[in-house]
Amino acid sequence: MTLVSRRVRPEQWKPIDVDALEANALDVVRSTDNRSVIAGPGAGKTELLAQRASYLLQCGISQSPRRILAISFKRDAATNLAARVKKRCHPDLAYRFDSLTFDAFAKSLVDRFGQALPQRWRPRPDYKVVLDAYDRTFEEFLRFLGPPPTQIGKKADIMAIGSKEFQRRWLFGAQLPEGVPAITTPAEWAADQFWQSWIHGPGGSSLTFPMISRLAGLLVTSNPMVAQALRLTYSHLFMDEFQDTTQAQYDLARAIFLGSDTVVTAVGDNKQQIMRFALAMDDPFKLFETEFKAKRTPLLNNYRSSPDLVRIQDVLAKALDAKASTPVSKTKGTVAGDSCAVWDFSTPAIEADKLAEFVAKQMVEHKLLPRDFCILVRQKAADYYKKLEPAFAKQKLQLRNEVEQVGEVTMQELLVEEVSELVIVLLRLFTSVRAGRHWTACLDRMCQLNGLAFDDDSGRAKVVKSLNAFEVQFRKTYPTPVTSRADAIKVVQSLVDFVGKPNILAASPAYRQGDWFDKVCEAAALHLEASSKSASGWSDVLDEYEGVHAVPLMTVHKSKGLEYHTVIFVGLDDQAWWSFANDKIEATAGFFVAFTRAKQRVLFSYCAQRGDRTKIAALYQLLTKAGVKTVAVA
Ligand SMILES: Nc1ncnc2c1ncn2[C@@H]1O[C@H](COP(=O)(O)OP(=O)(O)OP(=O)(O)O)[C@@H](O)[C@H]1O
Repeated sequence: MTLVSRRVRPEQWKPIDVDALEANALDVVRSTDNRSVIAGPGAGKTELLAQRASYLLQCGISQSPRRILAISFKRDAATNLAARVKKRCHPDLAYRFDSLTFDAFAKSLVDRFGQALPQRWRPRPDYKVVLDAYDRTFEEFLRFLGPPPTQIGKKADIMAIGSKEFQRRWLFGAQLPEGVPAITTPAEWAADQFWQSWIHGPGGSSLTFPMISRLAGLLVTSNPMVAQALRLTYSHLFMDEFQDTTQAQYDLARAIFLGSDTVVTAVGDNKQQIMRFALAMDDPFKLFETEFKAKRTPLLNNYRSSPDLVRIQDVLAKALDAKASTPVSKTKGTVAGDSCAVWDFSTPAIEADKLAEFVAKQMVEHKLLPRDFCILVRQKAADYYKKLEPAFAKQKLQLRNEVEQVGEVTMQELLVEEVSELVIVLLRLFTSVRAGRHWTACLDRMCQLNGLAFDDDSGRAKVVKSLNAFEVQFRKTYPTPVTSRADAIKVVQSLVDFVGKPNILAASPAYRQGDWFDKVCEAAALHLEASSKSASGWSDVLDEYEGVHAVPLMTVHKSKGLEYHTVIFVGLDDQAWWSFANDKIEATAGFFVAFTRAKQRVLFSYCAQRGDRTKIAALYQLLTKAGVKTVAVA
């Protein structure tokens, strides 16, 4: 594809890389007002944002120096969206597309302007980000908190506050005031104690991402210049997976953009709301449509799944929303036999063997690759991995737990981190015999990191020279893969030094504060060491690092936004879905997300030894209603 930097006239603009967009999608792409797009799985919501970015940039509707801000919920979704825009737009245009997660956006504001917060809300610049603050953390805080002043209440009042309610309503439910908050109830008092002890703790400031969102909101409302600067910077705002927006995130977006000329497009699917446990709002679309006067535009197609899968999805969708429209599949079914079934097994060992055998056979029959499959589980991925991995190995297939921790980062997170991507792209260049395509990728990346304009020929020539010189050196020092952790650390360090840490920090705001950069470098080195263990050459190491030849195993939550030819959900039982009764809607939405990742086939596997299926009978009833059969396999 040739990338054109010249301006395209709006009436001449055509969707790129897809044959066509449905009429409503095209309408949103060209829209000049705020829009909400609520559409089912595979409707092309993310694709629509990528097309809209191309349209706005190529037609000069988002005019330089203004930019487009795209906010996603997952790091890989943000990276994926940016990659689609980069692939389709000339670099002169694509650099004006900022795609990041909500957390990263809020954090970048706190990092840049946090010292302008009022003293009682001002974290220390070296604040620590706490990623593992769960319900228990808040429960314990309340338990160990002393009694409130007598005029406010008693310790028993504090103990009566539930952890979820404490977070959702009292800690993060409303914007922070500039001064001292009005404290008349025990819950308000406890919330203030929490904020103050975490911001001004004896060991420094500790912040969770919900806290960072609220602090970002406060700094925007207390410093109108910050909001003004952001409004001027961004001509357009996109919000993907909008159904999972928390109140704090919504309030931040509203504080910055409501009433401005920034045009906002929010896309999502209420039926895929699986982040209620992480404080997602009840119905963010409704509020957005009212406050931003956004027009709702539905999408009617499904570009991902076969007609048969879309028919079953429709039954599940209607259980979540009786008014959900029935989408039209735009994909052909390619598998013979049932595209969905529940497979019953007598033991987990037999189950593992049969599933691995099935994957191996399907790969041959349909000419599929390991990454066309995905093994999904509800939780405890490591336990399932342990049981399934030997069976896959027997079939000469590699299974990989994508949610495994590598140091302090999960594998899935690591692979989309800037440092890790740089390590891979550079190592591919420095260790391949024919490195043509890696060469262009490296050169573009290096020029971008050095802040060079696309037409800066002398700057590019210098980068070429330094790449060549470093490559010679690298090949001499590391003709074969690393054999120790010390070497893996040295390799990562030398690549970071070559690119220049300041360049990396400048391109990735998340690395500028705290120790995230060090943690990612450490994880990259650990993963490089592990990937080198059984590899015979650098190419194998890098394939192993990226999991090119591995069947991924992950949890439903981590599968959001992804798609596979075949999805095998292991463990459709009460034990895996132990919390089903607590929140049936969220659990059914999780089930829906898992189901809708598949393009052609979904298998559910059940083994009575692992648990009953009475508490989740409702899920089985839905499958039965959709005509899905249960088969006793072995
Ligand atoms: N107009 C189109 N023509 C052909 N393919 C398309 C079109 N729009 C999207 N697709 C493809 O359909 C698949 C689903 O698209 P996308 O991921 O954008 O859907 P989504 O609505 O964001 O899905 P989900 O909510 O399930 O994550 C992708 O493979 C995408 O490339």
